[in-house]
Amino acid sequence: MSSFLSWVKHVRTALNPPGSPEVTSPLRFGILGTAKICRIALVSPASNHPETVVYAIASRDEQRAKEHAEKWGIGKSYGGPHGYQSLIDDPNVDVVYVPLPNGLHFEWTMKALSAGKHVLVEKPICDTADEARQMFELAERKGVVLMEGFHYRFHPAIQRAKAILDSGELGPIKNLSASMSLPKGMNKTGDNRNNFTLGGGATMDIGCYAIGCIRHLASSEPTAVLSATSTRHAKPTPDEELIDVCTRATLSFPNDVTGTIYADLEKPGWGPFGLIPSMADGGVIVKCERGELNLNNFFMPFFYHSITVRVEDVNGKIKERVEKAYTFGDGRKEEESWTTFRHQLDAYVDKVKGRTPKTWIYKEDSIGNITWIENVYEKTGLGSRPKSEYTFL
Ligand SMILES: NC(=O)C1=CN([C@@H]2O[C@H](COP(=O)(O)OP(=O)(O)OC[C@H]3O[C@@H](n4cnc5c(N)ncnc54)[C@H](OP(=O)(O)O)[C@@H]3O)[C@@H](O)[C@H]2O)C=CC1
Ligand SMILES: O=C1OC[C@@H](O)[C@H](O)[C@H]1O
Repeated sequence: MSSFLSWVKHVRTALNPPGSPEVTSPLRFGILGTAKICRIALVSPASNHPETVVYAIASRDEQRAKEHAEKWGIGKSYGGPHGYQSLIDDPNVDVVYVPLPNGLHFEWTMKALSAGKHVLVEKPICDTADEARQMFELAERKGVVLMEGFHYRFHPAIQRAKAILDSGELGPIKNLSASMSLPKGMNKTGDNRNNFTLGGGATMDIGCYAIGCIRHLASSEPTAVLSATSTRHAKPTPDEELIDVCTRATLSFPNDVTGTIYADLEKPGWGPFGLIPSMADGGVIVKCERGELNLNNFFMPFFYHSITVRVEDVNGKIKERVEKAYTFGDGRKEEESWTTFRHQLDAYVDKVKGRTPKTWIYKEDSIGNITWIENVYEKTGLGSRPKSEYTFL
C-alpha cells in the first residue's frame, strides 16, 4: 500500500465491496441469529460473490429478525421461538450459517445437517471434540458440506508465510509463538465470551486462532500441553466462574519443537499507569534453525500485514526482507481488497458446487483444534466447556 490514502481506500473497499450481479442459480444462505459478525463474515462477501445470495435470517425475536433483514438487505426473515427451525426447514435455504454462541453450535449445526442443509459454522466448531466428530459424521451421512469458518486460513498472507516455512529456506522450525488479544475495555460482563454455559473463555474465543495457527504452520499436531495458566475475573459472576480472561500455554510438537499461545480478552494498556490502550493483536513468530519469520497480522491480514523474514546467509550474516501477500496471483479471480471472509466464501461455494476449492478446513483439522483447546483447558484446571444438552437421536 503506497500511501495512507490508498490504504484507507483499500480498507473501505474491503469492508464495502462492490455488488455483483447474481448468476441464475445462486447458493441461498440462511443465517441463524443476528450476530454482529454476520455483516463482515457473510453479508458483504456474499453481495460481492456472483453465485451467492443471503436469502433469509432468523432471530429468537421477531422484530429483531425483521430489522436485521432490512438492515442487511435480506429478503426473508423468521422470528420467535421457532424462527431458527423454520429457517432450517425452508426448502429455499441451501446453506445454513451458524454464528451463534459457541455452546449452541452443536445443537443448531446438527439440526441443520439433519434437514440436509450444508453448514458453515463459526469458530470454534463447538465445545468438545466428541461433538465435533458427531457433526462431521452426520454431514457425511447426509452428503452435505460442513466447514468451520477459520477465515484467516483462506488469505494469501498465511499461505505465503507457510510456503516460506515449508520451502526450507529458514531450516527446521524450533519454536512458534502466536498471540491473539483484544484491548482491555472491550470485554463486557454479559457477553457470550464470559458465559461458561455458552462456551465462553479466551481460549475458546481467540485462543482457538492461536492454537490453530501454530498447528497449521508446524504442519503437525502437538504432542502435549507442557504448561498452561489462566487469569480469571477478579470478581466473577456465576457465569464467569470458569472463564479464562487470559491464557498462556506452551505445547510440544514432534522433533523438539515448541509452540506458545497467548490469548487475552483484556490486554492491559501501556505507558504511564497503562493509560494508553493496547492494539488488538493477531501475530505469529516462527523461529527456525537459520532464521525467523514474523507475520504481524495473520488474523485479519486484509487490513494490513507484513511478513518479515530474517535469514542467515552462508557467511552467518542476517539478511532481512519484508513481504506482503494480498493476492495469490495464480490466475484465479480475486481482488487485493478481498477479506479473509471473501476468500473463504469462494472456497465454500466451490466445494458445494463440486469444484475443487483452493483451500479447505478439513474435519481432522477442526477436530484436532478443539481437542487441543480442551487439552489446554484441562491443563489450566478450568476444564472443557460443557457438552451441549441437546441430544441428537
Ligand atoms: N470469524 C470471526 O471473526 C468472528 C467469529 N465470531 C464467532 O461467532 C459466534 C457468535 O459470536 P458472538 O460475538 O457471541 O455473537 P453476538 O453476541 O454478536 O451474537 C450472537 C447471536 O446469537 C443469537 N443467540 C441465540 N441464543 C443466544 C443466547 N442464548 N445468548 C446470546 N445470543 C444468542 C442472538 O441472535 P438472536 O437473539 O437475534 O436470535 C445473537 O445475536 C461465536 O462462535 C464467535 O466465536 C465472533 C466474532 C468474530
Ligand atoms: O473471532 C473473533 O474475532 C474477533 C474478536 O473480536 C472476537 O472476540 C472473536 O470472536
